[in-house]
Amino acid sequence: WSFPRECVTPEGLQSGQCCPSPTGVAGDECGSSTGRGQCVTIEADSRRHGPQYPYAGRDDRERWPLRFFNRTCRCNGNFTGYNCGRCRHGLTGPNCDQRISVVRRNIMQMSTAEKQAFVNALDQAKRTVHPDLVICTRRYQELFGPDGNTPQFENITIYNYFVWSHYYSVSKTYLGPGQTSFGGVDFSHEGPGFVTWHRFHLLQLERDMQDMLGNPTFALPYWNFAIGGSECDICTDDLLGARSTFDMSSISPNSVFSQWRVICESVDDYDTLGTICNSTESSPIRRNPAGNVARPMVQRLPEPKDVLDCLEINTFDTPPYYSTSSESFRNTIEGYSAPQGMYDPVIRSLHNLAHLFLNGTGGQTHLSPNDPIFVLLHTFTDAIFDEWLRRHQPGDTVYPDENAPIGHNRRFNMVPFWPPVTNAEMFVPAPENLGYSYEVQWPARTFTLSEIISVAVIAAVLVVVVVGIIIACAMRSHSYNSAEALEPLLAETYRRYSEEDRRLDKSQSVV
Ligand SMILES: O=C(O)c1cc2cc(O)c(O)cc2[nH]1
Repeated sequence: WSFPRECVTPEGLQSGQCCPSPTGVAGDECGSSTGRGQCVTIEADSRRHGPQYPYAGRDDRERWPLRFFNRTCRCNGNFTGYNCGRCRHGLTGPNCDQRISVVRRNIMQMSTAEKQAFVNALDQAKRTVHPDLVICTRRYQELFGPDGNTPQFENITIYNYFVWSHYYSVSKTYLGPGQTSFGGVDFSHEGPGFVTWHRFHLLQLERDMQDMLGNPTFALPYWNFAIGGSECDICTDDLLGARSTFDMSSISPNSVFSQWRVICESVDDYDTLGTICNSTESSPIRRNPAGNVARPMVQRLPEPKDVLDCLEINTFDTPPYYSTSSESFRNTIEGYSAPQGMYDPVIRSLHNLAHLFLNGTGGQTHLSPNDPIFVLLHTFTDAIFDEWLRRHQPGDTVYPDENAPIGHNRRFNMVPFWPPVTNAEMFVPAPENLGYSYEVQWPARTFTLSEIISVAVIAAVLVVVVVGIIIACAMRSHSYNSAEALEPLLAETYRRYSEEDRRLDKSQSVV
């Protein structure tokens, strides 16, 4: 877990309060003297969660973040941050009242200079210590260190914090020495919180990078991974790194990302010793797009039509709000269902398929953000989520209040973010509420050959029917007109014959 540096002193931790001042002035906690915010009691979700996690009190992440702190800053109006010292996303200026535009664009459509600037910014984030947050490297039980008075915290860089927070949210529950850690828990996947958790995760990286660059309009780009085929189009040296010619699973030495080293690799140690990933870097990134020969199904990227199909699913999520949900938009975009919504345990689609396609660091949940493709893969996933919100305009009640897996209920504070933020706060259209938008062209529906043939046959039948009706009408109208034209003649003939008949009748009666 990660908290502001100011709060992790022995006294701060013992008080349970983390309400720093943005000015550093004593008595100005949360900037209360200037109306920025105030220190309040934290509300944590206590509604029932799903049956997947059968324990209570065994995991520091339950009822986040109450194991560590019970008071935090609540910011007013346009202010935000752990001490209310920042502006909400999309706003800037001393009073946070100037609108700015944060537009996330397709990385393939950026200029050479823009691509280079983005790669440089990521590399800077990998090397820049996070200005505010520190990570804890021990569970709460061992938090105060061997002497009982040395909180076990470390500095971490901005990008590694992004990796670490994902690892912490997916890590297993440690049950004690000699016991197998419990893996049926995931605070950011396999539940409705998948879309909201990853949305905040990106937003935090984007804000940290904006601050690092001194540019409040900096926007993370996206990778449209729904292009089908088996080619990773962003795996080039001007973008996320080409394949090395020396090793199929490595990044080319011409890319700066070949120099990156991953964190959180010692997952067996964490699970058996009850330790937590720290900021120590180890191996290079591994990546072998489309190279998983054992699983041909993950050798191709999702198709454009898969995005269209999943956007048409009406229901946000369906019981049991898990990776087994059917006809659920969330489970479909996450990739445990067919793109049309049907749950099938062997299928991997959309987001999951894009991860598995990378076949390496980016395909393993505890490590995946170490590969910077993660950022671009998730901005596109978030763009689809935002488009679904725009098209379906779901009400407040659509996101489940209870019975979702632990961490995924509507009012749960997402683990391990600080200050606390609920899933509900991220379940809103981004442009109006979160200060960013996507520049994206959604694919238009195209038809398969069999659909084209069916439509052509139906159209031909319709044409024949319509032409037949027209001909029949024309013939009927023609014969009707002919009869009308003959009518005066017929009438005259009838009149003459009738008079003749009457005369004959008369003469016969005289005889
Ligand atoms: O096996 C999957 O479906 C799978 C792998 C993987 C990796 C990752 O980082 C994710 O965030 C999800 C995911 N799903």
